[in-house]
Amino acid sequence: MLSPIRAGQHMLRNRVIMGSMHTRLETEPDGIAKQIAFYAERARGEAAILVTGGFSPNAEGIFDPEGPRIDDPKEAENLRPICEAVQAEGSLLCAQLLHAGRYAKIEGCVAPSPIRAPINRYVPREMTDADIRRTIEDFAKSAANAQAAGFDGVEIMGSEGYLINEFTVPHTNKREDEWGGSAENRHRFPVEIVRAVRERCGPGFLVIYRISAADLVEGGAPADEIADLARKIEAAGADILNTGIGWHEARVPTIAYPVPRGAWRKAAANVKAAVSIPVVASNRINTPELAEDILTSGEADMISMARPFLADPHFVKKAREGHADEINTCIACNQACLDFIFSDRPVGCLVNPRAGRETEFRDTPTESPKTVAVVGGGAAGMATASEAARLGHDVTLFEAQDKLGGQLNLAQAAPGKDEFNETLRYYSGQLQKHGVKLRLGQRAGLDDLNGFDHVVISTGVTPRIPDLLGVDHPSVATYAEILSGARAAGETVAVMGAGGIGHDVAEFLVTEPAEAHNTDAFCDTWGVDPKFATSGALAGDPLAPKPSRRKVVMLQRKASKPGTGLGVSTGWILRNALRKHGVEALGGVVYDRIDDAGLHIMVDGAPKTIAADTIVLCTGQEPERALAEDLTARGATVTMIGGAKEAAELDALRAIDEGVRLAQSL
Ligand SMILES: Cc1cc2nc3c(=O)[nH]c(=O)nc-3n(C[C@H](O)[C@H](O)[C@H](O)COP(=O)(O)OP(=O)(O)OC[C@H]3O[C@@H](n4cnc5c(N)ncnc54)[C@H](O)[C@@H]3O)c2cc1C
Ligand SMILES: Cc1cc2nc3c(=O)[nH]c(=O)nc-3n(C[C@H](O)[C@H](O)[C@H](O)COP(=O)(O)O)c2cc1C
Ligand code: SF4
Repeated sequence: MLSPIRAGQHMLRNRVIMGSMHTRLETEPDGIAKQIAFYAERARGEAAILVTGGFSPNAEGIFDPEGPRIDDPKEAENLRPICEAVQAEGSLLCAQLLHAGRYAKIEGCVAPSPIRAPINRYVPREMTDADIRRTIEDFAKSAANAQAAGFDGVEIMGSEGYLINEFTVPHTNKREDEWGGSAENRHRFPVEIVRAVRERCGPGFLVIYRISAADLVEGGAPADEIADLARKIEAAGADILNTGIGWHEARVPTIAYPVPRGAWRKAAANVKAAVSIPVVASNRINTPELAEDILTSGEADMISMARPFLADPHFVKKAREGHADEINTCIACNQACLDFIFSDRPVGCLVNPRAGRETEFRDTPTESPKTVAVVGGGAAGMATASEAARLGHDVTLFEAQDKLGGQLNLAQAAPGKDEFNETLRYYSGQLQKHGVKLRLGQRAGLDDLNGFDHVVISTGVTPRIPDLLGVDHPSVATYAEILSGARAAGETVAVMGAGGIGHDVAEFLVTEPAEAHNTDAFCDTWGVDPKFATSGALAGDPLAPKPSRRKVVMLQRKASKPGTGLGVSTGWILRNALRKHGVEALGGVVYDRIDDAGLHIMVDGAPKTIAADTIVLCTGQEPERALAEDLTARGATVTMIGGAKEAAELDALRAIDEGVRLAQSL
């Protein structure tokens, strides 16, 4: 990973690319300053090449009405300070050219054929021959604009179901002219783009092409066509072939935590076998060990990591300096990166609140060191204590349990969410590194907190027990009891509550533990060909039913469809996974009582009994504030964060963000 590699006329300092991510920072006040801070921090972290988020090469190709473009030389010139900041830190910066095609959320979007994307309400207009030739020219002009503004190269986005990818496969290309039909014709558009960019920008300008290594849609390309396209792209003048996985409309998860690490490495290997220019493996590669393993196995020449550079901009530098254990690992939750982008907010990161907000945080040590007590070693407390100690405060962290993590220890039991163990590893290391005095197994009382300049209450939450007749029946367990293994569930389970925790518990109950880590099991579950050879790399229906370990019914009082409040980029995966495993989800439920016969409810005015042998309470959480109230009664000033401050809408994203920001303000 750390060895140099030649790409075109460039000798790269290592084999790591920061993958393209649309940050939305360009829509923020002081957008350029924020982008400079964002990219320069990642260049200091020593990735060889940083790729920007996608810029459209023309007006029809913008992803949404606010989407960035680079077809105007003046707009491109505004980006010069970003190039200079990155280059000053020793990395190369490439602008991604992305034409959104039929995914563009705009009236007047275009595509090879007028077929609406299932994820877009706009029907695309079929491109004329003149449109196609002009668009090729638009790519070349935009690349030239990027070159003139100081970029080291471009990445031409040919995957994920955007315009170029729409041309390459019969799924979306029904044309009968020279741009459709045979593979030769379907490949003409990308090949002409690469040729035009190379001709316009000359040999020294890096040209990366992002090829779709597995479309994951019916009518997608088989491996031999992908290899054929790869060879043509190489011949047309590309220096590097990056890989992209799965169209946005695919019903197979491609990057979220249910996808095993390194799941797509063999798709990259198929491309590598076809060409001699460097090939990049991408998606769900989040540790140096895995990156090394892919490189040494010969499956790829380089590694792209996108979200791992949000989680830790200094990923490569830490690995180079022998501190890989200090890397803050991306846990593939998508909560603050993709989900923020989808809700029109600038990109962020759950495990690293600074990501995309670099200008809001400081690294300078405090000028007035304080003694700080942090009570509770969950996500909020760990984040506060480590950041406060890093800034020079004298910090003591009390945790009642004999281990750190609080609710994260429960979250990590959910399938795929054991990635949270990386967060626990990271924070445990930071607490030690910055000299936090750790009081594990010590429930802090009033007397323990005398003499501190500042007391932070991060005592978190406990499961809420609903006021329901029979709630003390032996069949009833809390989510904490089930996930911690303190109680085992029976064969038939009713899950009360269909929020995030209810869904996690239901999946925990129906899924074989191996599924989250085994690529073959993952491929089997989601209908993917493990050799990535078939058309679209599909071997079956991604939504086909799967055997379940148990019969599970999930219930909620709200009349809405269960699961609608889950994250945009992960909720559909969880809902489909449960459906595949036969989990029944009921909304609009009125709970009546629990007894030996099971859980008695009313649905649509009719009584119903669920004969469950286990009833799991996922009915919310209560803030743990007893200590805070005692301290306040004594006249002490306390600051509450995380679940202790507010149990509603609690997640680790808020807990960590509040913790780090509080520490910065001490
Ligand atoms: C199954 C499950 C899945 C989840 N999935 C996600 C997810 O995907 N994404 C996400 O963002 N969030 C998720 N969460 C929520 C997330 O884990 C919590 O929101 C977050 O960890 C709360 O952190 P906290 O520090 O505020 O509280 P807690 O985690 O509750 O920590 C509080 C700590 O304080 C300690 N404590 C209490 N009183 C004292 C005292 N007097 N002295 C010393 N110690 C004390 C407790 O022992 C505990 O360790 C999930 C939660 C669960 C249960
Ligand atoms: C917030 C966000 C924005 C993204 N924007 C782009 C983009 O503009 N162009 C692109 O090719 N890929 C984009 N991607 C996909 C990434 O390049 C990458 O393929 C994906 O995150 C999986 O790789 P990772 O596991 O290393 O993060 C984006 C990903 C995220 C999380
Ligand atoms: S928000 Fe989650 S998925 Fe996104 S970069 Fe951070 S840890 Fe990774």
